Amino acid sequence: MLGRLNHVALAVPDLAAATAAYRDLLGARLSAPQALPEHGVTVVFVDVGNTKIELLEPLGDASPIAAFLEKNPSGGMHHVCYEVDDILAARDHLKAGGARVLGDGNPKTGAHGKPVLFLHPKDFFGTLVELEQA
Ligand SMILES: CC[C@@H](C(=O)O)C(=O)SCCNC(=O)CCNC(=O)[C@H](O)C(C)(C)COP(=O)(O)OP(=O)(O)OC[C@H]1O[C@@H](n2cnc3c(N)ncnc32)[C@H](O)[C@@H]1OP(=O)(O)O
Ligand SMILES: [Co+2]
Repeated sequence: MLGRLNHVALAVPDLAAATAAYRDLLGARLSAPQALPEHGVTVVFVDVGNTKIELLEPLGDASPIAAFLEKNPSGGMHHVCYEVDDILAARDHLKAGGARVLGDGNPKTGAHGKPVLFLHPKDFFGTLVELEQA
């Protein structure tokens, strides 16, 4: 079921500062900022060749990353995203196995225009997991 690592996401308090550090200090190639109100975040992707780093800044009053940044004010690793061939089959398999699928259980369209779902971090050893349709 589990496919490639699509991205590792970092929640950051200041996207402009994080973007500048990745571009100017690390010499990274970055996407343009993309505001995703449905997800409550603004995102920049860093291309590191074998995968991507997703820099996330809260957007709006009900951002799902707001509480995480309150606990980790300097930012930190927020989630890992794995690709799956069939996200609905993966969801049903995970639910049958007792994993908690977040939200209403229906995939949303993610930053790459593909369906995504999130799995509760307490069910995966303290790491929030995102699944993206390959
Ligand atoms: C850009 C679009 C898309 C893409 O295509 O890539 C994205 O990546 S969007 C990214 C942002 N969206 C999401 O994160 C959606 C899913 N997240 C959620 O539903 C919530 O954030 C959450 C995971 C349910 C957490 O909710 P929250 O209200 O912040 O906290 P809780 O009090 O409910 O947390 C319970 C428990 O879990 C710990 N926790 C919270 N977040 C994380 C995390 N990212 N990694 C590890 N652990 C996390 C939290 O600390 C609590 O633990 P205790 O304190 O021990 O109870
Ligand atoms: Co993500």
